[in-house]
Amino acid sequence: MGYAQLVIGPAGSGKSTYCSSLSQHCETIGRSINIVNLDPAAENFNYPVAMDIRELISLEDVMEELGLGPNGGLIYCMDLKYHRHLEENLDEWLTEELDNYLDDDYLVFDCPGQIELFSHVPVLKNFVEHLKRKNFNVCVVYLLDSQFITDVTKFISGCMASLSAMVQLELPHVNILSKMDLVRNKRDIENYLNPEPQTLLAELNQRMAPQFGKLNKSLIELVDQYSMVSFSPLDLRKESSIQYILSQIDMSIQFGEDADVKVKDFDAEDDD
Ligand SMILES: Nc1nc2c(ncn2[C@@H]2O[C@H](COP(=O)(O)OP(=O)(O)OP(=O)(O)O)[C@@H](O)[C@H]2O)c(=O)[nH]1
Ligand SMILES: [Mg+2]
Repeated sequence: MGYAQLVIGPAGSGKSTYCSSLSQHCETIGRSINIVNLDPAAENFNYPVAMDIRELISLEDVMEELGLGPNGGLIYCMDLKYHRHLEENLDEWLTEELDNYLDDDYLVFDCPGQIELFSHVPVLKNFVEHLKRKNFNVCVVYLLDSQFITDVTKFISGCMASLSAMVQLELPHVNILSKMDLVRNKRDIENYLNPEPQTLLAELNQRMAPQFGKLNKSLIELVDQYSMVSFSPLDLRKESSIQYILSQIDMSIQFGEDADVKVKDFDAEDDD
């Protein structure tokens, strides 16, 4: 059994930074973790890259050869069905690469930020199916920038994007509010971490014209019914915050429940 986090969220929400902080944290505590770059547009990394989708396809090539813009180009790169003309496709690449990993290995996938990938294009869904076939326990780590929740309308839009990922990917789901170091008024944020539906509705109604009342009520009910829409704050300056988030994620993929946490072999010669 392998373990995997699929790190998704809107563009710029801090996915790659989270991956690099997680990598450092695990290095510090001597835990083995492998970060995979799934972003064909990525340029540089602050973490050691275990697997890199750019070995298969690069956004630059696609944009140049097909005359696509950056977003359309990216969706093209990720969409398996377009890869018939390539010698290898994403599935094959993944199969080959995953063969390098053994039972109990822990992978973290740093995904691109185009929300199409988890709202309606089935790319990530297929990708997850593939990981499951390879016997990986997978969960979604959905990052939302704390700056989103300075405003109830932005918060609802962030929740909707998270919900569409839940509906499409059908995986255990951990919602994270990133960039907590940028939050000035902590009290504002607390209202959004475990939102009280009635409070949200009142705020939303206040912000919007009266004719949206019914829609607002339905939206809030939807968010409330999926009680999964609650966010855990992540402050990358604090080791304890990273540790807490990691423990929540581990729980959702049952990591460490039946196996000892895999510790890096620092000095293999020393064992008796
Ligand atoms: N202050 C602060 N800035 C952050 C934090 N995390 C990320 N950033 C900044 O936010 C910007 C985007 O961060 P990335 O990690 O590249 O975000 P991403 O989600 O990987 O972006 P895409 O891959 O383009 O979708 C960068 O300028 C980061 O330095 C954080 O915890 N605090
Ligand atoms: Mg990134």
